[in-house]
Amino acid sequence: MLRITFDDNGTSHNDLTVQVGNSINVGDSYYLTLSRVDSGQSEELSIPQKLSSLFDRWLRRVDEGHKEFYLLLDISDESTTWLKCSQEENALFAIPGWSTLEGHSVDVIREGFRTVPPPDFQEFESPNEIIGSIDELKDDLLRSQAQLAALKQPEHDPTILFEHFRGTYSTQLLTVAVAHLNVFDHFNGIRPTRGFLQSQLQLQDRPFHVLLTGLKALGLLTEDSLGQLDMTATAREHFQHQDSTGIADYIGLAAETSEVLGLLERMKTNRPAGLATDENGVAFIYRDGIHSAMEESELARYFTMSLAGRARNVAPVLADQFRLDDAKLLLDVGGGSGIYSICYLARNHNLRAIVLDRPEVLPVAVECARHYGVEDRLEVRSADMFKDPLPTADVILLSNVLHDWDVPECTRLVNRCAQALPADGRLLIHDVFLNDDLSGPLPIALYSTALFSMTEGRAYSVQEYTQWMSAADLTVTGPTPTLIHCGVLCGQKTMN
Ligand SMILES: C[S@@+](CC[C@H](N)C(=O)[O-])C[C@H]1O[C@@H](n2cnc3c(N)ncnc32)[C@H](O)[C@@H]1O
Repeated sequence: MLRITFDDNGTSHNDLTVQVGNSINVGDSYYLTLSRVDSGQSEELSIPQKLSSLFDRWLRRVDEGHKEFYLLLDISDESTTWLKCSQEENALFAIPGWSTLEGHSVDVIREGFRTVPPPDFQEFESPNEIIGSIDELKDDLLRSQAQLAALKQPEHDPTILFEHFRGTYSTQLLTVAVAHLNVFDHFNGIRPTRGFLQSQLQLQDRPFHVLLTGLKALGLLTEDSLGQLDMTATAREHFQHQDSTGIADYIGLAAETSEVLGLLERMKTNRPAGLATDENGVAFIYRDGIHSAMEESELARYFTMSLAGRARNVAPVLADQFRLDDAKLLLDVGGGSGIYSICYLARNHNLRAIVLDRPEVLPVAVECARHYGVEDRLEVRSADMFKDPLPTADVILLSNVLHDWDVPECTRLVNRCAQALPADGRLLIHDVFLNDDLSGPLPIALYSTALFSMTEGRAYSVQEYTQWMSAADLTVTGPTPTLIHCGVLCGQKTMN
């Protein structure tokens, strides 16, 4: 086994680990920054990009059928270190050694693979380690490359794509409010309180919350500090006292679409999609008493993979913006594909992680861990996060988990996590946040409608999360923004 990993510890020292079979060497990426550069472009490359280009070249050349070849591992001014790889029978062996070839004269990427020994090559006094075969070497290099890729943030911010996708909920929400619930009829000559409007609409707390937040974010309702609601001038002009000049009829064109009728049904029942007898169960959530799609292996894989693309973009930003350099064990509750843990593991080589999720979800996390070459530090744990004991860890991550649940489950889970933390341990809530006055922002209000439709949750504000965390004796800091409207709140367990 050959594994080369880069630990972005903020210096160029002790940040490259080369593991060959059982022998592990820690070195400096300094050699890559020193590298003589022939192509103008490589000057612009970061260390992970340079390493990745080096692996690309190795991957192309190891297939050329050489009985013996040398991979450049390290350079200093007056010498270079190489890994000699030789095929004997069907096995590939590797042993490091050094050469008098001067480091400053080598272009690491172009000349880091040799088929003839570098000048005066001398093997180190270490055992010949078995790598396995060329195919295993390639697999190892691909995994080392994937681990580097886990550190990479997207070059182009994908937030707008998520906003377009979630934009459909503005049509649904507006049409339900105007064409079905006739929300604005309840403002005839009065400014109702939120309690009064809720009772008039006969909605439970969660759907009413989502509707009200959505209408405020759409610029149609306002709420004063005493909780009295009013229509905005736009809403008053176009939706009150309907006559032929109103636009309610226009909006009514969408009233009978399946999406609008679906949202209306969910608003009235306060139950998510997926629960009808001919449906597959609810996506993303499992608790006693509900039919969950996450208990079926194909559906669990499908839904878990559907979130992996978002995680792939956001997780490197989270790992960068909220570093866990001193942490030893990360517990990723409802971790799904495990990509958040994997990005932390790729960045911090002293860290181990446990991904806790439902049994049918965990094979995806196992595959991802192997793909990114971190399977030796990532454990999976099958559990019900509401009932089973949570392992103790110095950091617990709830990424995009609480927004799937209603308030009682959220407080229960926050309390359970807080109890599982040691003194000084940290609970990270990585999620989207509504404004504290629950008036938007619009993209989050629409996402909240989506969450409401698909799960038992909605979006929450920083104030709501802070209240739950403080009640669980956690001292809250943040949020630190990440990507796609997400941010991370940190709750540190205070010592008693
Ligand atoms: C929205 S996904 C978030 C996945 C991942 N953390 C992310 O940010 O991409 C919620 C995860 O919680 C898991 N989950 C739901 N209910 C659970 C339960 N009772 N116990 C353990 N995991 C659960 C789901 O299987 C799913 O993987």
